[in-house]
Amino acid sequence: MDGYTVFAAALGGLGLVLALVDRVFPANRPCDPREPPIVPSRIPWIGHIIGIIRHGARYYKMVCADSTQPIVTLPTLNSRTYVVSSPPLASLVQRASKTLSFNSLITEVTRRMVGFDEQTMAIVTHNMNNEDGTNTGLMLDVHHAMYSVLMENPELYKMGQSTLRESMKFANSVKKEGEDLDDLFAWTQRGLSLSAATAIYGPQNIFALDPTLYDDFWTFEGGLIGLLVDVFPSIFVRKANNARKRLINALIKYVEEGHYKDASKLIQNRYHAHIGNGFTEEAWARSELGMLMGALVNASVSVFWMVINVFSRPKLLVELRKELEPIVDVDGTKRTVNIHRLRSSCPLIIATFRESLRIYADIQSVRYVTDDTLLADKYFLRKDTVVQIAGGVIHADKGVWGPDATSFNPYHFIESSNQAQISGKDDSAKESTTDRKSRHPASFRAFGGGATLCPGRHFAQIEICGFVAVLILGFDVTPVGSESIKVPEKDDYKFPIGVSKPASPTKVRLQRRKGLEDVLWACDVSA
Ligand code: HEM
Repeated sequence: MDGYTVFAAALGGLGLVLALVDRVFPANRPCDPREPPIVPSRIPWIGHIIGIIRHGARYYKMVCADSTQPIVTLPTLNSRTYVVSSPPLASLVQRASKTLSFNSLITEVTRRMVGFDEQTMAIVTHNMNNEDGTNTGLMLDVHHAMYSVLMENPELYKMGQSTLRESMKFANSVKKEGEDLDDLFAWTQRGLSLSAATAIYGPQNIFALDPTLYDDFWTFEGGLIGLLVDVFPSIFVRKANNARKRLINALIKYVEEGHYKDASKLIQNRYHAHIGNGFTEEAWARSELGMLMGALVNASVSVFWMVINVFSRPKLLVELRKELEPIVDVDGTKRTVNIHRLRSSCPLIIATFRESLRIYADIQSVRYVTDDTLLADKYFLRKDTVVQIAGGVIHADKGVWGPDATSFNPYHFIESSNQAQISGKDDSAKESTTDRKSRHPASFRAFGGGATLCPGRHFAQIEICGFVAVLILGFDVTPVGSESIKVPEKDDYKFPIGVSKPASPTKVRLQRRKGLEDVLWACDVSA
């Protein structure tokens, strides 16, 4: 699987986008009786497409709510999309990667997103599903190049150290007298995404060379669906289209001037894998726009949800401080959080990280059916259709997570034996939860699963938990203009393309904790 298309991996509703535009699906054929039960739409052919445009990520919950089936069929135009809402079946979809292909969809999405020419597309699609059995080709090479850095190893820790060094500069720059923030989301998003950009792309990354590209990046991301639909983008999604042009030009300049030589091993590996397979430097520069999206967007949105959910729950905050204090080394005014100890001996912060993703990452895993497939010896999936695992539906399933499935409760991710040791559960955690041990491993969908399970998950955990740990230990976040911090609604009325953003801004006061005003915060990721 190709890493440069990573962002699009999280594109929920992708099948519906492609059906909406001009993907050439075969003419309609009669239903096979073994196909999953059909959920009819009020408006034939386009009803489900209208539904997803109108209701966004919520639409999948709406269509699955009335069904007791683990998989259903949504007829769309002249094709259909199958929607899976049960963990055991999700796991079977992941395993059937020979005929349920991620690459077949993603290559088309990437072409639209970054504007690859025909020659580049020929390299991308060559042996993309390992058709000739030789395990060669761009997709596989890039996959290996990325996984070798992003799995648990010294290169990952080096990159983690570098991103936390940057985000610590950001945290340490908070004024001693405190700061009023108009929007906590904008603050955390900037802190995390620019830190990761420097860690991954080096000190001469495009945002460092031209800070105006930061706004371009989010304008482009916000208009992505319109760009993928690709109907007169210069008219209908003008701002996003112009932002994309500026980003691509900057990436081309970044490559031409050789700044990638000062980047992380991840980017060095990607360079060699692409150029080695015949990419021009310009084509590689374009592909990095997809990588930037994958590496920055979901992580820098998720961090906000973790911060706001912790600071709006006083008891949870106290428990987390108690858990984290023993892993801080004090040296004069310098305090250093040990990230390896955080990961190995602080279950509550790791559980809070995962719970933030469970609640806010309504991510769809999307696969193209390259050949007729019988799932679980029962459900027939027709060639040239799309199957999606509805992450948001599974994450909200009471049968999987317990009666408080839709509430934020980190104890969903803590073994019941550990729960006894961690006292002071928040009110939100009082209801019983299902036993974690008996939960199906495919129930947590935020990082996808199977062959394309997100390789950036360890990096994301390090950069997010490290940054949030320092905020918890060293800062107070208090409400401005209200008595308590309100967690905003997630904006899941939008087309689901990753972790949901907040629907409204959150004004807060950010202040160093009493007695810790002069502390210089750091994180240590060395093994
Ligand atoms: C909270 C943050 C993140 C979330 C929620 C997330 C989520 C995902 C999801 C859902 C997929 C697709 C899985 C599938 O469809 O089967 C994916 C793939 C991928 N992610 Fe992440 N991701 C995050 C952070 C990152 C970061 C920080 C990086 C890189 C540094 C990264 C690199 C990748 C890559 C390379 C793939 C493609 C895998 C492949 O092609 O085999 N991700 N991610």
